[in-house]
Amino acid sequence: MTDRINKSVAQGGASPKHALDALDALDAPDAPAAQVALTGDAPSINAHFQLDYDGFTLDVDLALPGRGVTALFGPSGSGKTTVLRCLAGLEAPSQGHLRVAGETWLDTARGIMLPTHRRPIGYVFQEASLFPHLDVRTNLAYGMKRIPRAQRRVQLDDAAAMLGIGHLLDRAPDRLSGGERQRVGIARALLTSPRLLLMDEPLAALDTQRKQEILPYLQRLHDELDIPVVYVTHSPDEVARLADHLVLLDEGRVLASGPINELLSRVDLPPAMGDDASVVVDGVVTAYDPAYQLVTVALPGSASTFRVVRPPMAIGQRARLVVMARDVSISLSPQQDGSILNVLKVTVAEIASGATNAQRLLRLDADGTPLLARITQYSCDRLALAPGMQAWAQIKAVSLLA
Ligand SMILES: Nc1ncnc2c1ncn2[C@@H]1O[C@H](COP(=O)(O)OP(=O)(O)OP(=O)(O)O)[C@@H](O)[C@H]1O
Repeated sequence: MTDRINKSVAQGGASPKHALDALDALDAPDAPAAQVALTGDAPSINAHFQLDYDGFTLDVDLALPGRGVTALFGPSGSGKTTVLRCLAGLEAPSQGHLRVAGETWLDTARGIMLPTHRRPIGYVFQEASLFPHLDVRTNLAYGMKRIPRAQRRVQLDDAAAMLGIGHLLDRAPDRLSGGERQRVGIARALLTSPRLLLMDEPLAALDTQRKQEILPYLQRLHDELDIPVVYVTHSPDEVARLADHLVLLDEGRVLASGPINELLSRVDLPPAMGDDASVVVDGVVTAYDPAYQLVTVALPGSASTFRVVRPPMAIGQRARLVVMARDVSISLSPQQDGSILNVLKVTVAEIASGATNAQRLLRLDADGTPLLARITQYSCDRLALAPGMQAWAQIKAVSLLA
């Protein structure tokens, strides 16, 4: 039994929900993880999974970038975890294929199904299941053991430093907070030198404060590691902070898939309907005014800039801005005498119904950067807004995530 648990841990732990079948799937002779040739180009992930449960059918085609974070987002029961389990080899689709970085992990037509323990993946669940009788260092070392030394891409000290757990290495797991345990679980998954990191709601079991503590570490992984991550979440905040690519799932199907800024700004998709509808804009810091603590962020390929009050940031640093639809108002002339810092010239690209009859949702084009504005239907009619019109977007608040 211990051996079976060891193998589960080598994959990054197991949630209570799926612990038993994960253990069964991992119960196979020790074998090195499959070798995947790394090329200079970002490898991509191509998949088709078809699978039937009683009352639920998963039928998805996925073409995911081999770099950055892909968020799987959708309502409860839409199939997010099932997709992750298919990627891990913990579910056997009746039909499908999976190619990761040019390597075939699944091809039902050819009878190929690489077992989980031979897939070079790290799996992070909602709660890390650490060995209670081993200290953090030994728990971490377990993840590394199955990887031959020459193939280790991540070293224990580096993973510990990246997750901020260097000072906890001699601690027993029962003396860690929930957030610390989860950081250990993530470090352990990294130490298997995965070619693909699968994270199933890794922050869901943490309270808001712990989530805020751990998010910067996940952003750091995103910035510093060249391992593609498929990340399941219900949280729009986590999507906005971490995701580069978004897959929207609904009832076992892919509703839409694409770069996050494209998908979040589509007025026909569910994220734009919610109260927290927002867009993300990736820019670069071009100036810092210490007298007013004002950071200027330029948008790529555009003359538009945003200004945000922030502690100092380095010129040239990448910065992600989040602009909520409810914080954007519209005027037909540039307001020079207001207090709002960010007033951008825009074209009204599309007008859609809002969440209620009294609201309208506008997609705006700010010199190539899409924005959303939620305004009242009354204002929309009073200004006689129509697609193609020029206007000014007044942006009351901008969050800068960097
Ligand atoms: N082993 C199983 N046998 C039968 N049905 C299952 C099994 N696992 C999942 N399902 C069903 O498949 C559907 C998709 O489940 P899944 O866990 O993938 O959804 P999800 O989007 O991850 O949901 P949540 O956000 O609530 O975790 C659900 O209807 C679920 O009840």
